[in-house]
Amino acid sequence: MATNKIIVAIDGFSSCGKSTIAKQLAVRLGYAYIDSGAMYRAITLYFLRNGVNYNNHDEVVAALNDIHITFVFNEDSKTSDIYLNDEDVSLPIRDMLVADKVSQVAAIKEVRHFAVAQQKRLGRKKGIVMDGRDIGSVVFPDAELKVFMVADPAVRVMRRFKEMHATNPHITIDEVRHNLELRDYIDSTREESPLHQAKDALLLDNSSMTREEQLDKVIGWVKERSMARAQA
Ligand SMILES: Nc1ncnc2c1ncn2[C@@H]1O[C@H](COP(=O)(O)OP(=O)(O)O)[C@@H](O)[C@H]1O
Ligand SMILES: Nc1ccn([C@@H]2O[C@H](COP(=O)(O)OP(=O)(O)O)[C@@H](O)[C@H]2O)c(=O)n1
Repeated sequence: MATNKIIVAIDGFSSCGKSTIAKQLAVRLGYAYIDSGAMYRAITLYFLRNGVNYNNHDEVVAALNDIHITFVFNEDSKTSDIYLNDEDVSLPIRDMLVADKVSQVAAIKEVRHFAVAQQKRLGRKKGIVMDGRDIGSVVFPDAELKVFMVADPAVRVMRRFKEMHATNPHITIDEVRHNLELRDYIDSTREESPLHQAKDALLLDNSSMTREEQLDKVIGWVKERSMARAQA
């Protein structure tokens, strides 16, 4: 049966609001939402807990063989929890210990191949919103809608600080700023699928937009692309 469902790929720098929009969109459209960054965070958590030396190729490959990641829809939060080998790790993956190492782990070729293969499988039936760094460029190069998000760095730092401070009152603005700067740098300069705006991605700067305004903007784009698909 023909479907008007599309794939929405949202990429951009850390803490712009990618996941926020992606979750809102998925609820509004009745689509699945996949947070690809959560997968890299879960892999990093496994490496940290098990003392995996991620500079050692054989250790990385062996560890990936022992990692099983699943997303389970949570009726209360209306979004998916992420499970690492049957443990819900949605909270521990947000820890600064993970944030400090995730970009180094995500730069490893074998790690990316492992995660991208699963991400591609999840998008087979369309009707999916996925956010990350390489979704429009590598995971779904044929996505009907690609959004590339940016926001003023100082705005991003304060957004992430506010979020992390709610669960960790000891966190400092400097710590958050340093982590964002470092990850943005590693993510956009790595050899394997670096973060960049795909040539057919629409740019969204939400520095001074509310959550409602940014959602309205993207919903407008989704309508255009879904209509174009229905007419094709
Ligand atoms: N338009 C906005 N205005 C203010 N805060 C926002 C806005 N969009 C998202 N946020 C907040 O900014 C933080 C980072 O958003 P998030 O969606 O996690 O970003 P990303 O997925 O790009 O890292 C979250 O705490 C989120 O609630
Ligand atoms: N598609 C993706 C998604 C995330 N990542 C990596 O995973 C890290 C964490 O992603 P995230 O989306 O949870 O990060 P935030 O933007 O939410 O802070 C990023 O800094 C990247 O290093 C990636 O390489 N490719």
